Amino acid sequence: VQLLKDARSHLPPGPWPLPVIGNVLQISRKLPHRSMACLAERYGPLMTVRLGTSLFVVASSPSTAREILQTHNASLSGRSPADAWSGAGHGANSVLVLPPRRKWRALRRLGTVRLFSPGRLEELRPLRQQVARELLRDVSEAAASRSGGAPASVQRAAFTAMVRLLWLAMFSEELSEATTRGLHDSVREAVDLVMTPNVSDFFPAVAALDIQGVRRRMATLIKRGYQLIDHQIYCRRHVREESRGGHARSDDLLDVMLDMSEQDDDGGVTINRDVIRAFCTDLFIAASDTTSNTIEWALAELLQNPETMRRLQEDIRAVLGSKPEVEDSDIERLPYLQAVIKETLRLHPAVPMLSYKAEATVQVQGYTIPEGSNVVVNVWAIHHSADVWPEPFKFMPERFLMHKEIEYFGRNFELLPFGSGRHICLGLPLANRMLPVMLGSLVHQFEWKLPDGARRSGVDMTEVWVSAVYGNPTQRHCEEDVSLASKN
Ligand code: HEM
Repeated sequence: VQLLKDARSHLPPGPWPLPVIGNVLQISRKLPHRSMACLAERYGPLMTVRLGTSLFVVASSPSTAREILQTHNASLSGRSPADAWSGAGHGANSVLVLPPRRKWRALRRLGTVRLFSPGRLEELRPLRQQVARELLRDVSEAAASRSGGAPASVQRAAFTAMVRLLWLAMFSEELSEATTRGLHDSVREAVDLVMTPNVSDFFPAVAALDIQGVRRRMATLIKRGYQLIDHQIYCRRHVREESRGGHARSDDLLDVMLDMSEQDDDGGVTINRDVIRAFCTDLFIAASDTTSNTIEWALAELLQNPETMRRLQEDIRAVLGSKPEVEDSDIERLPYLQAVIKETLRLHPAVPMLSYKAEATVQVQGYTIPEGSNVVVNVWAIHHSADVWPEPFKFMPERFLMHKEIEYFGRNFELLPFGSGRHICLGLPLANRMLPVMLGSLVHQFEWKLPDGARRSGVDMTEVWVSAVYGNPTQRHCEEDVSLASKN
């Protein structure tokens, strides 16, 4: 491979085929983003990796990411979803994996206008503050149960807050504790299934056999989610029929989608029950684990960097005074909190690799990306590159005070926790508010410390790819994954 690259300088100008590294199946084991980053150090920021019979073009630098997510985005934003997504036929209606055509556009528009537009987010402000208060109340009750602090699973608490918020925004209903618990376990398992290295993805010819049973297990989980949403659809339809159009509308996402299903006028895309339940399921999957894991990583970093924690708490106290929780209007006045969040997303991107499909053959930096190949942007590699970030493995929020201009809205290709281009995170406007509100409030309200065991032996900060359910013993379970909270 190296010879092929060196030889390029003696040959007429490209395009040349990309260097190909063959049969690297072990890449798909434990931490593929780290394995791919190591390979990129050797083979360059644009390389081809063959896994089974599938070809993956991997970009690992800001400039190659820009080529894929901006310059050639129109041709390189197809989707090639993991086989797991086809469980229960979910992929056919899923905004997370649909190719960027009519149905995908209609669903994105629906989310953008009805949930995440500035106006709608403003309307949802009281709900957001309500769930932030409930988050603090839950941790507070746990903290009060034992003197000297009680264990709190930050991930679970933040997860609960996010699903409560979405449930309220979609169905105008409070979520029961049992349903929250069920959703937590189902979403985590679904994410694991999508991440599980699956023979069906590397050898599509045998996908129908579902050798590892991944699709079958995913189908069970998806159907469980659909049942919950079907119940909401059924009850709301009943109310609407009873009142013959005169019912007091909630004007939540469900009302809007049911209106659309009756009018059938969204660019010829039919919004039916299948679409409604797939869209709601996707939002739960995409929103809850990403946000709660980010909060957990942030706290884990802060607990190991007491000076940063102290500065953050002082900053927040100076702005909030005795006010219990961070509100939207405070965020602008809390640059250090914003820097802590950016640094957390840089070190621990919730989605370490972005994945697309080439819908046409394109030339990138003298290389050819063939139509049909899988295209990956290794966000983790970019975020940990010494060419881009000084001391890339160190938690240093101050770097974002020095470089305030670096944002995560998809324009700075060195920081891509929410992606960029057509598929940029749909929920980014919401996450951008909820992360500072939740993290800032937790840090302001409580004194945090590590449990004794963790303090003595240190915290293993290595991320895991899939959970222990699938045989990886390094998974940190929620129950172990606790920090001690006591009221400030
Ligand atoms: C810390 C929080 C979050 C992070 C780090 C995050 C990150 C991402 C990333 C990296 C993508 C993929 C972009 C791509 O493929 O190019 C994505 C897509 C998506 N996210 Fe988020 N996300 C977060 C929160 C949310 C929330 C709160 C919601 C909704 C309530 C959401 C909904 C979505 C949806 C629907 C997509 C699919 C977009 C598409 O394919 O067109 N995300 N997110």
